[in-house]
Amino acid sequence: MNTKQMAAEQAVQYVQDGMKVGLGTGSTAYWAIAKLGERVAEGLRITAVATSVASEEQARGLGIPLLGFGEIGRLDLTIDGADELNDRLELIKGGGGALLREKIVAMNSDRMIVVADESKAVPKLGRFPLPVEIVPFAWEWTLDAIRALGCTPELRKSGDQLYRTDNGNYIADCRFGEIASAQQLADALQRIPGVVEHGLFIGIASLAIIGHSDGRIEVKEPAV
Ligand SMILES: O=C(CO)[C@H](O)[C@H](O)COP(=O)(O)O
Repeated sequence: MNTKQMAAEQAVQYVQDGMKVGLGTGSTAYWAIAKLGERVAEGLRITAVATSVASEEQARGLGIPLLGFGEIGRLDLTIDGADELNDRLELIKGGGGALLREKIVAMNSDRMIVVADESKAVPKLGRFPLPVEIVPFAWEWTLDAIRALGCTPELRKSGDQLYRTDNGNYIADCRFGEIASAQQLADALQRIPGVVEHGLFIGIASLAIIGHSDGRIEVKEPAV
């Protein structure tokens, strides 16, 4: 079993009968959805919403009951991956392009568990370029405004084309280097018209489950 799978399967143990569950996106969340599918096949009764078309298709294929947002109400738990996490459980997300849906789902959940392999745990955020979802209209100006915050933004590509999120937007991958204050940067990004959402998740994850290559599974609460 790989380290992502170890972490993801451990997180699924927190899912109890009757829960409403948010399904994350990416190669770690994939394993959580796979394990949930197994448990549903064994009789676990849950309902779920997905954070991406890919996760929705995986869940549907496994027989995990999916509901609309108007039907399900507030979620009990979301399990999702991250590109980076620090000791305070501040995250960078969006490597898979699903950050907007992931943030909406996580913030409508009582609890978010982040699952990751050990490579994602860092002392300071910022080695991974911060994904920022922007509207295509006047993207050049939006990129200028992001650049003025002190990074080199690059529009994500998919082959020869500009990458489009499930919401039809662009992603700017922004190299800030070490991020001194995630909150200050989040506030500044949010003030730019044209920015739909950014990949900084602050005060959202309440538990991290990290798989280590020596076989250990680390369970971490946010440091204060
Ligand atoms: O934020 C995400 C997708 O938007 C993913 O959770 C993040 O990119 C981690 O992916 P992986 O588990 O494949 O390493």
